Amino acid sequence: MQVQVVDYTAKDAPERFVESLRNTGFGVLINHPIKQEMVESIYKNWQTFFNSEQKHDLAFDPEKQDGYFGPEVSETAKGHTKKDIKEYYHVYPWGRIPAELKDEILNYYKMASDLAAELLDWVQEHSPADVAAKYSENLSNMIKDTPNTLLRVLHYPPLTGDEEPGAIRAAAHEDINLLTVLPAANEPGLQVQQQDGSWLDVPSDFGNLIINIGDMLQEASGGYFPSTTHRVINPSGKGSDKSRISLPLFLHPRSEVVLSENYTSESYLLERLRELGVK
Ligand SMILES: O=C(O)CCC(=O)C(=O)O
Ligand SMILES: [Fe+2]
Repeated sequence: MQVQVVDYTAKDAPERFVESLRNTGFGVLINHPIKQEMVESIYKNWQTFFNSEQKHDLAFDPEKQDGYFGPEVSETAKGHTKKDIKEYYHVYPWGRIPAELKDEILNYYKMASDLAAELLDWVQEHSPADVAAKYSENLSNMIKDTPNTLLRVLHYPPLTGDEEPGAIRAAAHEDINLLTVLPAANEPGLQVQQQDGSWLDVPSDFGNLIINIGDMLQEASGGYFPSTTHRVINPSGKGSDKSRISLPLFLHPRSEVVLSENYTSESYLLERLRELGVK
């Protein structure tokens, strides 16, 4: 298993990228249009937010799911019993966003969503005919004007030594959505599971853009594109006193989009959120 690092500007980029998604559930882009200075500035500004008490005034809305999720409510991955060691903020353009962070984060949201639409066109174009025949509409159309795409700003705090035994920053899980766009975080730790069960570091050089398949695209493609299990492990040694910030954009279709005979986008999401215990 090899997660390919693909030059976005190369002629054969779409083909190589989609091949990596098909084989591993993951693909990594370099020379992509998301500016690294912007990502770094977001990491810096949201670190300040997570260090402040202001976050508690923006506690998440259980119905709408926007706002701040503290460590005590953060997710327990499907099939696990221990909560992840993380806190995070859910950004939706229609949701509450701290005023001083709003322009920058919404600008990022738009750029990353536009890039994701292009990448979904790559996936569409390189899906075999029998797989493409299963899509109820073009993949990029599924996310057009969607209010459901979620930008999660994640903060994994420095380790204190008081963590619950066995708890890790993000326990093994699959993403629920269609596709995830994730700039490499400011610290290592992201790993993907291979077919034999062993774990492989995702190439996470600063500036890399990591893309992975979520369960909804696995469902819509009849299993052709795998939603691969991944996790974020705890740092050891020097890294353990450092925060880690990451910024996954979870592409979610409009609620009424048909994924398969069994699910719409909305019914699929509801089922999964209930399993996670956040709905
Ligand atoms: O923090 C990361 O690098 C990945 C986070 C992740 O997999 C998730 O939030 O679904
Ligand atoms: Fe994930």
